[in-house]
Amino acid sequence: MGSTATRSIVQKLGSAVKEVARTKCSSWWYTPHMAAASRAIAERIPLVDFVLEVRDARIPLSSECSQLGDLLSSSRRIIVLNKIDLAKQSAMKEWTKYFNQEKSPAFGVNAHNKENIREFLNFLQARARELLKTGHSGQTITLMLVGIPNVGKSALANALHQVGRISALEKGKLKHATVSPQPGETKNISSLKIASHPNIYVLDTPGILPPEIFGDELCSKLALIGAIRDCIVGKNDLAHYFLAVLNLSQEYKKWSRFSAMENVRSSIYQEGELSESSHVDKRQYATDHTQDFIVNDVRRTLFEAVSTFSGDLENDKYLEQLIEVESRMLRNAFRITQSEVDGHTKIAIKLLDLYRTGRLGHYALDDIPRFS
Ligand SMILES: Nc1nc2c(ncn2[C@@H]2O[C@H](COP(=O)(O)OP(=O)(O)OP(=O)(O)O)[C@@H](O)[C@H]2O)c(=O)[nH]1
Repeated sequence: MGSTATRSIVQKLGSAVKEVARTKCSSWWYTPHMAAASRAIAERIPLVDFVLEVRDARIPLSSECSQLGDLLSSSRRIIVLNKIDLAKQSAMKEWTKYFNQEKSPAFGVNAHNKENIREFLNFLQARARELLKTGHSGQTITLMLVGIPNVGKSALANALHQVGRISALEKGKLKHATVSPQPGETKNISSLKIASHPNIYVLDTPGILPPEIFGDELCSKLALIGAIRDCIVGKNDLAHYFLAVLNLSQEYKKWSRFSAMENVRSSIYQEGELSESSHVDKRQYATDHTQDFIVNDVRRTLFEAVSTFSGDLENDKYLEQLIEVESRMLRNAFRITQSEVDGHTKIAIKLLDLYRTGRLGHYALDDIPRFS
């Protein structure tokens, strides 16, 4: 991601962002509460043993908790790339390698996967034991989860607490952190025990962002992963941004099996024989139990729109044309009639929901910096 064509879509989004900002509020997300939370977190960082900086695995660089700056650049920081189930799997190894080379240990995790959380807990316990061996003064290790909103800090705190090796009594006594798809739901710093021998506690903290976010593309990515509210960018512009990402990727090619057009083509050219690629498709979707006809219609529509489009997608004009075509075609796929009020916004909401739940593929939204 990052071609000139996408950047041009983003520049348009940029004017929308500035318009909203001018007419409503300069930085919607930076409430007095967030300012206070940022100060409280900064004050506690020197007091904890490890800082777990949670980032979204779909945007490992853009979801950096930038305003904690130097406070995080120490050996006590571990980068947690959460939501790996929604990220492009093939890129995850490269990202961990990249952060390790940058001397920032990184761990990819899915907060909803118990096995993953167990591995993560083992990793944390090993780090805690190492620290105790090297002359830590007490017998209790404290970890603090920090990060921008909606990256899954509370979900991780709860999951670590649930799989943690602590007594049933301790589990019963402790409260759970609030998990929500809306950013900014965690209001206070709370503590959960996640292990005994040694005792390890994890502090869940409210998501924080800097008062100003520079760069329209960054705003779009943060909105796409739900760290800032959609209305800051605008739902329609955000959906267009997502379509630009999709059109410039190869993900849509996986949906050829939903297309009757493609089925006819294969039966003509392959005279009824299953090709190598059909075998691959079948294997790939064997675990996809989506029974949702609408989702499959959306995939088919997008596959047909992109694969029949003849313009050069590196050219802004053609990319925009394709997005226009897709937006019109998606109305049918989402069963939204012409007479429905605010049809475009309804399409945008549904499309963004499918992307965010991983049903429209996995995309690398950040590029891995190349080593020289
Ligand atoms: N698919 C997926 N969803 C996740 C994962 N972790 C968290 N979520 C979802 O992401 C949303 C945000 O999770 P939270 O734990 O509330 O995020 P947070 O960072 O505490 O959010 P703030 O309170 O805004 O700081 C919720 O809908 C979670 O269910 C994950 O690993 N995979």
